[in-house]
Amino acid sequence: MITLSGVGVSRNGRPVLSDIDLRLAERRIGVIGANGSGKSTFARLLNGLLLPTTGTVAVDGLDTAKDGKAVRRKVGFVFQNPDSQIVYPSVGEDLAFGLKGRGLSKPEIAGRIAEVLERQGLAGSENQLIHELSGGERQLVALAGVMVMQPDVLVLDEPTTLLDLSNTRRIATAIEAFDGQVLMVTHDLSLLAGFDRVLVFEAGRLHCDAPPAEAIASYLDLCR
Ligand SMILES: Nc1ncnc2c1ncn2[C@@H]1O[C@H](COP(=O)(O)OP(=O)(O)OP(=O)(O)O)[C@@H](O)[C@H]1O
Repeated sequence: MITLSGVGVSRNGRPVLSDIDLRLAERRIGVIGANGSGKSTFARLLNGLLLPTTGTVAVDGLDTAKDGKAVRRKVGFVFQNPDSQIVYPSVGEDLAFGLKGRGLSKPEIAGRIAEVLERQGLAGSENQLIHELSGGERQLVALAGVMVMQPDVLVLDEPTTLLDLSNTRRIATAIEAFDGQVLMVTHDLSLLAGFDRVLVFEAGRLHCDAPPAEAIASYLDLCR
């Protein structure tokens, strides 16, 4: 359960998110809204990448401002641009990076990596060099790098923006297969089919909080 209480965020003295009070417990939650409406700011609050200017954000009772490390163990974050989070030259090295700090043995690390890669249609690609992968494959590796850490919650900020239809489908399938909670910022409304709840942001405020069909209708109304 993620709880936001009286949350506001100011940047350079200007409010970019205001008056957010939410309890987020559903398995699949979408976040939509116009450019600059505050979606990425909201997403970054959820794992403590960004701290609120006012109010509190808590994940299973852990305050992101006080227990940032514990929160980031629970909440994995996937950036829009995979190059923001891939650090090592090969797929296997990159996926092993976070696991090495968890005290796992080498065989355990190799096992977990193989399992995640297989699930994402990248079986056996441990030695593949990242710079030889397509943008879509890099995005899948970035997602695998977060999933291999087995977070309880996956926050994704426009994970398919750079991708063609086929890679978008691969990402959507990988996300569907994830057991935990998913919060996804997206401009691709088709990805929200089957979601439990969708939040619509408008000018830094929560404009609508409803099931997908109602939320999308309210967003389309805003765009008229
Ligand atoms: N680092 C920053 N410093 C100052 N202002 C920022 C910063 N990051 C975001 N903002 C401002 O906060 C507002 C909300 O930005 P945010 O990135 O959350 O919007 P968004 O809904 O994710 O937009 P998009 O759909 O274009 O990604 C914008 O007006 C933006 O200019």
